[in-house]
Amino acid sequence: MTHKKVLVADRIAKEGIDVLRDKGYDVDVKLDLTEDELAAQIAPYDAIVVRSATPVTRRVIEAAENLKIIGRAGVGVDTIDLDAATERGVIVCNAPTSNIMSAAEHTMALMLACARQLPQANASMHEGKWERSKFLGKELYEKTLAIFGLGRIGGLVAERARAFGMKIIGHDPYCSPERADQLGVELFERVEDVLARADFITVHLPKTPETIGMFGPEEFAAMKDGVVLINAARGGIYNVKSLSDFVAAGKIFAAGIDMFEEEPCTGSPLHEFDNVLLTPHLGASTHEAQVRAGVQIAEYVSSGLEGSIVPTALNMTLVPPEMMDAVGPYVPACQMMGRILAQILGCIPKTLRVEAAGTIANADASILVAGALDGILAYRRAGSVTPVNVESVAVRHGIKVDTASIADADEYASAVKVVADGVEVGATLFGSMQRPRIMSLLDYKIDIAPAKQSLVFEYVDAPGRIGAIGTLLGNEGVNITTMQIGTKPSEKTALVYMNVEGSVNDQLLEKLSSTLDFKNVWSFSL
Ligand SMILES: NC(=O)c1ccc[n+]([C@@H]2O[C@H](COP(=O)([O-])OP(=O)(O)OC[C@H]3O[C@@H](n4cnc5c(N)ncnc54)[C@H](O)[C@@H]3O)[C@@H](O)[C@H]2O)c1
Ligand SMILES: O=C(O)CC[C@@H](O)C(=O)O
Repeated sequence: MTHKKVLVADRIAKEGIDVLRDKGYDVDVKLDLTEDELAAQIAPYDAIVVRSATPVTRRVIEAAENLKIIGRAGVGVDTIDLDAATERGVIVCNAPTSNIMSAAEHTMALMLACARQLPQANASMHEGKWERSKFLGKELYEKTLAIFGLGRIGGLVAERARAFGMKIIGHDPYCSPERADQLGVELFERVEDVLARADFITVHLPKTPETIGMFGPEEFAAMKDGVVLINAARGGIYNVKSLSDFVAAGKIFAAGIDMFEEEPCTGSPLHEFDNVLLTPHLGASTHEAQVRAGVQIAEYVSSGLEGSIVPTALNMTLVPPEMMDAVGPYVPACQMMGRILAQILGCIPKTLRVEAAGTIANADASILVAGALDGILAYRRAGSVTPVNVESVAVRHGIKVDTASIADADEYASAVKVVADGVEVGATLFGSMQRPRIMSLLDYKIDIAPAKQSLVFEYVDAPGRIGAIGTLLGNEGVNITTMQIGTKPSEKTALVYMNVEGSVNDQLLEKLSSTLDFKNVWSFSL
């Protein structure tokens, strides 16, 4: 049995790697790869796990032949090309709550260290000095703290700052007044209204075109003299050139910066100032956060690889777990039906209809459509389809997709029918292992478990046909292992579905067609 392969491309906690190995994956840890090296090595991997050091670029994603999921052991996914992943049907997920407490605590550490000039005082002591009067600090108590971005980390910072007796104001166009009330934050719509009031400013924003450079010369000019600025979110939210100009001009008491536009960052204008406290992207660097991030991302990556829900997937809609339990097992059946249809049609269909019946009638059909389309395209070697890219793949191939819910699944509890360019195949699931069973083909009612290799004959019904087929196959060394016959009495036609063992080649099919005058003969390998 081949094991799924996971590449861990950044340092994650050993506990996370143990989870992946315990689940039976082949895990390779390869650190500090360049983009060229990663693109050259990614092909065999089913999953990749990264932190912020290793970008997963379009080039890397396009070089990945088996990739199903990209796991980010942390929050920010700005180093992953989400569009490229979505086009390829690759799930991108993160561990969004794993390190938020550490990031919030690091923010508080930076605020306190800036306010009391701890790094400068520490450096002075290490030089053997005793400069008590030089390091006059500020209290946090009764100061106004402005928080830009009142999401997970911004919210935790608000709660902690309240304990220091700070008054908290904020700006976040997406934060509801109820959440702001709950956090004890006075919300302002206009950035300038916040800037004019704040003694301390901290940003907890994602990296977006709006937020990069959000604070430039005008914004720094609008701040109070002696302000303290913190950035433990993403590099470049404070424009670095303006920040250093305003620090040099003495407007800013201190700044605590954990994030940089280019990382690693070993030289920037900010390095010149003693009152700019720099940390090398340490917000998430605690033992607790790293264990949480590693273990959570290992669990999510494994869910994605096993076809289950990935609760933190960023580029696919979430399906509720109970729905996934009901429809998930139908995905292999839909892939199997897709492969059958591709072999009957011999081309990519123009129309595809998926009908979910019985207990799964109201399920999210996108998973089923993705399975059917994946089966059709896999046989034609045209790329893999998942719920992430099902819509774009259908559009790219010009396939008109339609779905239907049918309340009654006939004599089955549930069933799925797939119809491509008018050719129909239906399946249900059987037994405790929920194995697919074909229950109709070309509207003939049958009931057979599909096997690796099958022959299907459609003919005008007449006695002796099955015997003749059996004799011919026997003469060619082909053994029939199971067989089902379906009839359409009104059309006087029949269809026989045989699972076979032995060599079925074009010559044999030619011989079968010419000798026995069938309407249709197909050979499927599944
Ligand atoms: N320093 C670290 O090591 C570290 C660790 C974890 C997270 N982070 C970073 O911290 C940041 C915040 O993370 P989070 O988990 O709190 O994210 P989040 O998504 O929970 O919160 C972000 C908030 O920003 C708000 N927002 C978006 N655009 C805005 C805009 N233009 N103006 C004002 N508000 C805006 C959103 O509404 C949201 O409430 C992210 O950039 C994340 O990558 C850094
Ligand atoms: O240490 C890390 O992995 C980065 C943490 C942080 O930037 C994040 O976005 O989660």
